[in-house]
Amino acid sequence: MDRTSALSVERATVTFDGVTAVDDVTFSVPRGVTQAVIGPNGAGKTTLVNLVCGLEAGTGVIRLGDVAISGLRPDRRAAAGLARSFQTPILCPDLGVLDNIRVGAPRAAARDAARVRELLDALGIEAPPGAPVDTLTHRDRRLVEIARALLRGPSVLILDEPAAGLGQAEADSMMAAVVETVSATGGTIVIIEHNMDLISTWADRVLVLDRGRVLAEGTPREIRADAAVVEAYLGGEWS
Ligand SMILES: Nc1ncnc2c1ncn2[C@@H]1O[C@H](COP(=O)(O)OP(=O)(O)OP(=O)(O)O)[C@@H](O)[C@H]1O
Repeated sequence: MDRTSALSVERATVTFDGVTAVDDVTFSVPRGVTQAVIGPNGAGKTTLVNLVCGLEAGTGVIRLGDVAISGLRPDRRAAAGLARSFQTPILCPDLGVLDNIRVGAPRAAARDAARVRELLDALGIEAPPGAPVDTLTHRDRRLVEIARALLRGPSVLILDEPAAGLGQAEADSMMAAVVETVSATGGTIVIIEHNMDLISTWADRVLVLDRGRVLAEGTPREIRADAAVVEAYLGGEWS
């Protein structure tokens, strides 16, 4: 076991009715890095993340730091330090910004008004704290979901396509705020993302999946130069 890993996945496999969506995937994410997971549609990215979070059944060993979490329920994995955002932000429509950030957090965190304010500021959420979430911009909705995840003080934050629906400048400023906020606590980010510019700018490492398998792993520069990756997926996008 690699003691410097924030997250490690060993021989993960998920099968749906004969379709192997995640096929014997092994990788580890060093502490403090931003790790991207990329791959064509249907490559298995979301299924892999769901397996890590306990939302999908499968085989393999998943560790958060030194702790094996693969046998735990999703809420126990969250308590162990895993947090995530979803492709479409999931917010409580009847609650305002502050209460959406606090909802579901352990009591001590939910009561930590100073930390909540700090997250609002650090992430650059523009809406007033009491604003109903149905009045929020798409960017603020995403950031409220991320703030909720960060209030738990996770060791690993998983972001599922956080830039979807945002322009490049908005996506960049969102990532700058998230990376800075997570770095300040020594946390680690795993980001599923299609936006190559965003990955080149913000990811330290990239894992490439294709048809459920690991096709390549490396820095954005190494991935860009990998012939198998270019052929399978990237085409002209990195050139
Ligand atoms: N609940 C399910 N039941 C059956 N098949 C599924 C289910 N979820 C995913 N799959 C299949 O598993 C494979 C991987 O899907 P997954 O959504 O994980 O890929 P992805 O890389 O996240 O794709 P995208 O970029 O389109 O979000 C696909 O073939 C998909 O059709």
